[in-house]
Amino acid sequence: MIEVRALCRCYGELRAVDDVSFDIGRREIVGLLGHNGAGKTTIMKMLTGFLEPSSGSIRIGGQDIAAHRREVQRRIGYLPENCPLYPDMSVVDHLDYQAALHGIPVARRGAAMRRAIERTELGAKAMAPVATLSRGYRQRLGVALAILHEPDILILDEPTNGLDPSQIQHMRGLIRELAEQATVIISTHILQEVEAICGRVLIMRGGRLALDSRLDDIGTRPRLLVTLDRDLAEVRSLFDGLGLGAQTDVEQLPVPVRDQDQCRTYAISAVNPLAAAPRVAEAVAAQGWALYGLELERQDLEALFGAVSGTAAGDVSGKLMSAGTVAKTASGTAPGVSAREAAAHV
Ligand SMILES: Nc1ncnc2c1ncn2[C@@H]1O[C@H](COP(=O)(O)OP(=O)(O)OP(=O)(O)O)[C@@H](O)[C@H]1O
Repeated sequence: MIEVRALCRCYGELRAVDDVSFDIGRREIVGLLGHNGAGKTTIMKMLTGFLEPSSGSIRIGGQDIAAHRREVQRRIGYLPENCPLYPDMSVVDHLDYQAALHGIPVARRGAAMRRAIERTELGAKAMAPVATLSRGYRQRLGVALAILHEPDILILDEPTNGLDPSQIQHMRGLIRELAEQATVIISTHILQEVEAICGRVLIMRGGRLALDSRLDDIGTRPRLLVTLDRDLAEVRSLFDGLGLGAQTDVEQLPVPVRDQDQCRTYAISAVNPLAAAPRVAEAVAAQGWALYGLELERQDLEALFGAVSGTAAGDVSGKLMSAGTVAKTASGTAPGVSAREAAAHV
């Protein structure tokens, strides 16, 4: 449905988007994550045809956006960041104006506007001037404008920004509902939002796509983290004799344990890491070693984001996630590379 290849956008010397490639299928809900300035909005503007790439290509439904901008734009609904609105217009006038811009025939406009108002629960404010709307209602109007022409691709830049908790719930429900008929790309800083709505996450870092992973793949294969003041060879020889399963592997994490320089954390991949925990504890005690830590690896989007986006440089567990796929680049793909390895490279 959406094919992005080697996409770049420069502002002077700055490569705001640098060699980004990904595919998005029909009806996917994809979260675009990254720190401020990571390049999310720039990607969204290029996907919607509002900004020209410096190089690379975007195909939507098989059509190259550079050659078929108008046709492609008709298929896209876009909620821009800080959704710009005309303050003097009423909600219905704004919708009517947008319907005209989309070329919706006059005979169909009333029904299209009613449907958009209904879906965004804007009825109570339909006649109100935009200038009098609260932040939440302005955001709803932004979404109503984006869905008015029933696009099959929705691109929403921070759709819940500034909403209160009940408005956030409503917006998330609406996005899920919209995704039944449309492919949805959401840019957000809220990790829970991605976990609540999206099936897949793209994490940007410094203009590059650092990770492309299905949410289902995050949280698989947790490892047991053991913190000891022993070296890798000693730890390996102890655990090799424990019979934790043929797939057992011991890896030393690269980050020293804070304030305990003599300690190292080892990640043990076992078939059943939870069941292995008491046996590991017993074996360590039987050796007379001190056990400084024993826990399952943290396995959530927050940890993955920290590792990939570089927010948690000292976070041991965050550096060692075990799911996901390194993003494609123009120079090729890295199939099957784990997020753990991705984290080591970004
Ligand atoms: N018109 C512009 N001229 C110059 N630099 C720009 C322009 N627009 C964006 N940038 C720069 O490009 C980089 C990417 O910006 P972008 O807005 O895409 O990031 P973002 O991930 O959406 O950030 P945020 O989360 O803060 O919205 C930033 O360094 C930004 O300062």
